[in-house]
Amino acid sequence: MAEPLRVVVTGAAGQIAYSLLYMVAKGDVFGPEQPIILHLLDIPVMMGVLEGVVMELADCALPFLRGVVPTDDPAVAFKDVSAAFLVGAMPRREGMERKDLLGANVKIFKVQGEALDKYAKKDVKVLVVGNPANTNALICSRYAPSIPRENFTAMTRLDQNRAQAQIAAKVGVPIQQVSNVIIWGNHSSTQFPDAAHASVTVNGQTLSAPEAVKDSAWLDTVFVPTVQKRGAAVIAARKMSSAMSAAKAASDHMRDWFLGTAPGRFVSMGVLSDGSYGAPKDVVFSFPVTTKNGKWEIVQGLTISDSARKSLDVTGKELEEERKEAIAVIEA
Ligand SMILES: NC(=O)c1ccc[n+]([C@@H]2O[C@H](COP(=O)([O-])OP(=O)(O)OC[C@H]3O[C@@H](n4cnc5c(N)ncnc54)[C@H](O)[C@@H]3O)[C@@H](O)[C@H]2O)c1
Ligand SMILES: O=C(O)C[C@H](O)C(=O)O
Repeated sequence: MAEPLRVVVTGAAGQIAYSLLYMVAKGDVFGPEQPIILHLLDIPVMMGVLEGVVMELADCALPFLRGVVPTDDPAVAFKDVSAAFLVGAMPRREGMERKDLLGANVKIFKVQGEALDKYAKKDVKVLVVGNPANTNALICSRYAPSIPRENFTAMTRLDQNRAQAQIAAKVGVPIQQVSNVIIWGNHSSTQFPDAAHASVTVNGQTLSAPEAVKDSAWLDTVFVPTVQKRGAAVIAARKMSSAMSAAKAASDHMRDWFLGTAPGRFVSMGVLSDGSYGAPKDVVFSFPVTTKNGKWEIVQGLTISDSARKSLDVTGKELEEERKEAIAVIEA
């Protein structure tokens, strides 16, 4: 029997965590037979709500959930954790861009970087979900110098899942028949959802996504903006930001990082940029990656068209601006 894995979820009393905790506790992320001890962090005023979440986790009667540690103390929450879902942060409301949250949220990720540095395992894998996710992940990594910087990632898997779903619906195939759609750059409306390297299996035959879709105007004028603005569309409809789909994406991201990507498949993750594909260095940029033995690697050698180049530059520039703003907020 494997040793229990300690996993922290921050914002544990919030709406994403409400779906995510069940997925993690029932084995969707680390494997169905991996015992888990969940550390649940939220702020002091939410401790009553968190008590209810703890009761519900017990009432789920999950065989591999071996312990639950609810707390408002980062020292307890981050102690000896091997995986960290950093969800706790303010969500945007209608009419806001995600970067409008920088002022409110970035300081949380400085404090949590420091706590990870002090208390977590040195090989902890960190997924930042709280927005603006890419820049929060960058700041978090900067305040955890004893943990390798490649262990800090930001979530663009929700955008990838949205993109895959749009293409599957357009072609009329089940979702698993669409692979290798890429999200480049920032988890913001400047992101570039790219179907050029994606494949779709139709009636047993694997085609490139543009061949399967057979409508390049749809790809440029419907697919790209729909994915870029999907978060805002959900907020407009629900009056709250996406939660069930965000939790599923967080679970997909961490599972693929821990357990590896399937042969021939890649996924999108916000990772520390090494300048691949002309992206700016030292920002957390979403790239296509493969994962193996708990490590990600950027997929190299993909052709970038002139129009894709322009899109990559726009989203890279936004990340450089966010980095500047985040540093100013922290140093103020
Ligand atoms: N990257 C993505 O794809 C993606 C998708 C959806 C939502 N998000 C973001 O995730 C974040 C959480 O969304 P939600 O809908 O769960 O929000 P929510 O308001 O329902 O829950 C957030 C929780 O975080 C807690 N919190 C606040 N500060 C904290 C701190 N310092 N430490 C621990 N907990 C803290 C709050 O008390 C609350 O319980 C938001 O920033 C949202 O924009 C990102
Ligand atoms: O759009 C938001 O603010 C929430 C989240 O980042 C999303 O993409 O749904």
